Amino acid sequence: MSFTNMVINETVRLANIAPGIFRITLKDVQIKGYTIPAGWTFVVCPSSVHLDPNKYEDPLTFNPWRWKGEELHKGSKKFMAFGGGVRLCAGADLSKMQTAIFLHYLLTNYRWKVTNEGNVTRQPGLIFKKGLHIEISKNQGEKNTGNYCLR
Ligand code: HEM
Repeated sequence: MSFTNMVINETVRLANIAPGIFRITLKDVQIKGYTIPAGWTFVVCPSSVHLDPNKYEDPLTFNPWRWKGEELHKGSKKFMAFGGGVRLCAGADLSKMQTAIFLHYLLTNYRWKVTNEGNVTRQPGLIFKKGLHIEISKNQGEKNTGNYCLR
């Protein structure tokens, strides 16, 4: 299932449901010429990291292959869709498993097409101002061709 996990990581890199991660500084922190005093609450914005062209080549392109050979199950300074460290999302493995099961059934049993893309914006999370309309139909007796096999 390594390719499926690459697809899932790429999906949450581009379309993260958590626009901010909160932390409190335990001591003064110097960063890029600024000081965050001890005891302050601050917000880390994962999308500013996930869409940084210095960290991801062509960051707006959906490219699961960029994860080949990368760590897929821990947070890092360049990937924090599920947070990181001791507060790493407690549901990360569960949500990845649910997503993999959903993708498996969607790809092997259904076909779909986007009928109205609406108005997609980032604020910084992904917002579909007019929704996203998708027409889904069940495979009409087609056998699984293998084109959508999950690996
Ligand atoms: C795609 C789905 C999900 C995403 C992107 C996500 C993302 C996150 C993020 C960014 C955090 C903050 C981590 C940090 O502060 O470093 C978090 C925390 C947490 N998440 Fe999730 N989450 C997801 C699904 C779930 C699910 C399904 C559950 C439970 C069944 C869950 C339970 C939790 C809990 C309990 C925490 C708090 C962990 C702590 O503070 O120690 N999450 N999640």
